[in-house]
Amino acid sequence: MSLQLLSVTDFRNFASQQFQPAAGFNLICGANGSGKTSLLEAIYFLAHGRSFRTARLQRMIRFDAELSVVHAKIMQSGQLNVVGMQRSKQGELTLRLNGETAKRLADIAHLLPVQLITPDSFRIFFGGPKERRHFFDMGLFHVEPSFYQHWQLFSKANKQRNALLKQGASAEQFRYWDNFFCQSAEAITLLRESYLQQLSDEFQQLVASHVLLSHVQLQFYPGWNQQHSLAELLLQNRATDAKMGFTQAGPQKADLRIKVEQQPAEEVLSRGQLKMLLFALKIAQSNVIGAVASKQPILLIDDLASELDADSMQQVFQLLKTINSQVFVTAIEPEPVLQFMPQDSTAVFHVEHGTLTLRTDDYGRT
Ligand SMILES: Nc1ncnc2c1ncn2[C@@H]1O[C@H](COP(=O)(O)OP(=O)(O)OP(=O)(O)O)[C@@H](O)[C@H]1O
Repeated sequence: MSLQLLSVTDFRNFASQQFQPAAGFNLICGANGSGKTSLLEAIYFLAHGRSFRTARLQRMIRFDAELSVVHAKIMQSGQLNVVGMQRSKQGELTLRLNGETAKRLADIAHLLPVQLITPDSFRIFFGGPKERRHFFDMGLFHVEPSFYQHWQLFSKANKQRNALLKQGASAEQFRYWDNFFCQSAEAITLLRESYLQQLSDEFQQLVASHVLLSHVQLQFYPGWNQQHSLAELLLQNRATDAKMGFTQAGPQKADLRIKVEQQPAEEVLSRGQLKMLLFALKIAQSNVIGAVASKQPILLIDDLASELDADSMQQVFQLLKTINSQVFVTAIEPEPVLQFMPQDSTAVFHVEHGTLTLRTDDYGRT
């Protein structure tokens, strides 16, 4: 799966830009503030209808412009799809899919799996369980079509139950929503268990020959102690849940514990080693999505070189070369990164003040 053409209008410092990325590796170079991250942000926006940098989408709209538009031609399983996403200053979001208005973000997200690695991605180690749930649920969303519906049902039940906890309700009302909550929670947990087993197997295989990463274990915590049934726990915890105003047990509390010799990885590994681990996790996830859902996610990697020495960078590219993904990498200068990139499948672009040009003096396009 790859973006064949990307067009960006009034997005951050890009006025109007079209470019044809290579199907393999794309190195986007330029000085600070030139627009490298904005280009990755535009691809991410197209895939998710939101930004990874801000919750206020109007920030993406170019100063003095009324709306931002991102368009792309996507080749997936031999079929060409044209997708578009537009955001106005008034907050209106318009989605287009093959010439028609699309209603749900999920319709476009399904077409365009994107995995992002930025300096902020370290939150997967240092942030709370929510960061890790986002990570594995993204994979699940792509490999298990029913996950999205179960998740929507569960979210409704969780919201209703939390409202009952705050306002007080009859045992009958609790019984109804607890039952709903438990059914969708069990379905989500089964899907997560099965997906995380696949992810863990793929990860172990990927890092089997790596001296350090081969000692990393991924342990799934479903969100409650499974020695008890969830229904029992909801009943037992009702008074304390009511005091806190939310439900303490359930898949909304699930986590992926990342350990090295039974210790939390973030307390044992160096920043560079954690970055290697981050790449291995994302690549393992790409491989599972590619194998199960027959669509290889696009990888967006902002500032790849930061925190990695030459040896680690080489190891990262060894991993990246094993997958069949379209990859976008940003760097200030091309040289430190380009030497590790595959010569026959890399295109180098230069950004300056929101204008992108293909550099023909570096590796050309194949
Ligand atoms: N809404 C906007 N309209 C116009 N320009 C903007 C807008 N938002 C941000 N900018 C500018 O766009 C430029 C691009 O920023 P971006 O973060 O993409 O740069 P970068 O090349 O990734 O830089 P760095 O190497 O420092 O991370 C910056 O100069 C920023 O000030």
